[in-house]
Amino acid sequence: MTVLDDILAGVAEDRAERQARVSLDDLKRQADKQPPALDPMPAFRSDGVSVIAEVKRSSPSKGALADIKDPAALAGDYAAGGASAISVLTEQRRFGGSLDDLRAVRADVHVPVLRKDFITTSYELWEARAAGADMALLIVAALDQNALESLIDRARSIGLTPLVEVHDEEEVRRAVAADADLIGVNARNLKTLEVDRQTFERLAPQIPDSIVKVAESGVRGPHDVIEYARFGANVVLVGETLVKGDDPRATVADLVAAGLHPALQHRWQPS
Ligand SMILES: O=P(O)(O)OC[C@@H](O)[C@@H](O)c1c[nH]c2ccccc12
Repeated sequence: MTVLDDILAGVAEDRAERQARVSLDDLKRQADKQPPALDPMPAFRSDGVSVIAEVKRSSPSKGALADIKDPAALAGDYAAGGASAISVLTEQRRFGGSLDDLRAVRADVHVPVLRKDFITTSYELWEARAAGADMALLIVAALDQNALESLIDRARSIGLTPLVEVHDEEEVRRAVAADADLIGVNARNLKTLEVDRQTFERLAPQIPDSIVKVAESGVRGPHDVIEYARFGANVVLVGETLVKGDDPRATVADLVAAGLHPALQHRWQPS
């Protein structure tokens, strides 16, 4: 059993509990009351490297990362530093997150918000939209091809932008076949939890030019943003470095500035 299998088993139990409390119809009613979802793609396609800054309390590989008392205030600092979107971990058991964190962040920031979880059902997409999310993560390794394709369609039909996560060649092929237009390459293999920053460099050339590329995990500072950008990243997704630093706003600003570095000026942008 891989770490991913183990996480998915816990996520399914927690979901069953919520499903017993909140019906799909209730979620749909809540989602209907939300303002329309924000579209992150224009910012992701603009010049420079966009930063998705993550609210992350703990992780299976590192344990507790930060005691985040006020996730909305942290997200506000990220946005003030120039983050194009905020990722909120909502998985409870391993990452210490919740939909309450997402709702709190949504209420306070005006940039797109990503629900970062191990989504395998349309119920969870409705939950995301009902909580005010604009984007949802879909992890290829957690889904068979039919489920991946139908969740991408469902996400779009309810206004969510799906970020499709891959970590090897076969998953890139599946994401492209499923018509993803926003692909995240996770440097951390969710089956082993090992980080390999070269994963992005290896996989990026296999992703068609029209697709927006997100480099996920392992960004320690501006240097890594420049490295990822050189290999074609349009967006970086950063968690640990931001929650552990003491000035999240300045740290985000430094990463955003690195993404506008003159050496990256002639980089191709997806159309
Ligand atoms: O903390 P890091 O190394 O900056 O990584 C952030 C993000 O990429 C990571 O949290 C992540 C990427 N994909 C995921 C899927 C599920 C949970 C977490 C993740």
